[in-house]
Amino acid sequence: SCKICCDYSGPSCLAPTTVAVLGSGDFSKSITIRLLRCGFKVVIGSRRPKLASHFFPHVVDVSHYEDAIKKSNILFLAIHREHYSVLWDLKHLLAGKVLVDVSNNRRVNQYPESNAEYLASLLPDSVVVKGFNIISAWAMQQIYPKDASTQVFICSDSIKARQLIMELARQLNFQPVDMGPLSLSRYIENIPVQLFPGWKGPVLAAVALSIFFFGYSFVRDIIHPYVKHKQSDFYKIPIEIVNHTLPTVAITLLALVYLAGQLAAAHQLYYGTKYKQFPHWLESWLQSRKQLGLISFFLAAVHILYSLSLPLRKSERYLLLNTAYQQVTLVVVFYCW
Ligand SMILES: NC(=O)C1=CN([C@@H]2O[C@H](COP(=O)(O)OP(=O)(O)OC[C@H]3O[C@@H](n4cnc5c(N)ncnc54)[C@H](OP(=O)(O)O)[C@@H]3O)[C@@H](O)[C@H]2O)C=CC1
Ligand SMILES: [Cu+2]
Repeated sequence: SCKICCDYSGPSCLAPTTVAVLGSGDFSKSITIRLLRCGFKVVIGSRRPKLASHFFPHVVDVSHYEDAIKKSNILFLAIHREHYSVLWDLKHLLAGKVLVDVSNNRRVNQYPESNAEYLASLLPDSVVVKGFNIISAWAMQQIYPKDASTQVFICSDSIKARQLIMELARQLNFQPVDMGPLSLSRYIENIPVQLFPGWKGPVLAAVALSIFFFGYSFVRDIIHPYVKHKQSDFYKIPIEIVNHTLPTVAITLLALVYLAGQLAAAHQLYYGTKYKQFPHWLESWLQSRKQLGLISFFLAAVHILYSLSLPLRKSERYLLLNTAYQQVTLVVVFYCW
């Protein structure tokens, strides 16, 4: 049972509860709409309740922070970390309440400690729960959100509060994911700021392979004929050498995609079990197969474009004509003999 909101247990436990939201910005508006739709009563806390009340439906009670805090035991903090200090003055009112920290940062590891842990240190008598930060204000307003945007990661040092907020999330049609203690909030806060997670390794691999194969073609097709026959083929660099490099890198990356699976199979055969963990490097290699495959596909596509545009080049047309001409003369010479 959850003693925090009411005295009985069961799925309808939270139903008639009042939830307070501190702050009146975008996130506040969105979660208010979601809460109202799911049958909750909402109180908003604002520095200027008169002004803010225009932006909320009439059924919403918009008041000062102090009043909003008094009316509910579950509080969403829809304010930025930089302004958490305003809560310091309300410390006595917030004692024993469940505070849901939904904040995000602009960069990965922007502050030494996570926002939620900072909040917990600021208000040691309150129960801090991290969650809902990866849901955008826009997604919050959708009645039937797409699957990917329904997961909410929740963590807190209080198991009771964690379960309470997970139940609340379920009633708001989200899928709560229990992440354990508050120390994991750092990980949860980093999720929305990570642009293209998992691309660093594959991109580095592609760049390294490109440099290697470009260098190889350069030495083989440009430097070598120049040194040996004093033949200057430098015009080949922008198109032909690049067009040798592209497919070679593409097919090597594709090979890397399959090689990881083979190594994993060999590992399992060697140890005779699939329950032994792969070494760390193999684990991350296996996880980056999708990215490696996509880069490979991209390079192969560029290679096709290059190859198609190759005949447009003057030098290429000259070579083609020359070969045709040589074949004709060869044939003539052959028959005349
Ligand atoms: N917008 C989004 O899509 C998402 C936002 N979040 C998080 O939700 C939180 C709120 O974001 P969002 O609603 O977009 O932000 P906004 O800037 O729209 O709103 C912030 C609110 O904070 C309140 N506030 C309290 N103290 C201050 C102060 N000193 N200076 C300025 N404002 C203050 C204000 O409410 P008032 O004037 O009524 O006091 C203001 O409306 C952030 O931590 C953000 O990371 C998380 C996920 C998604
Ligand atoms: Cu090719």
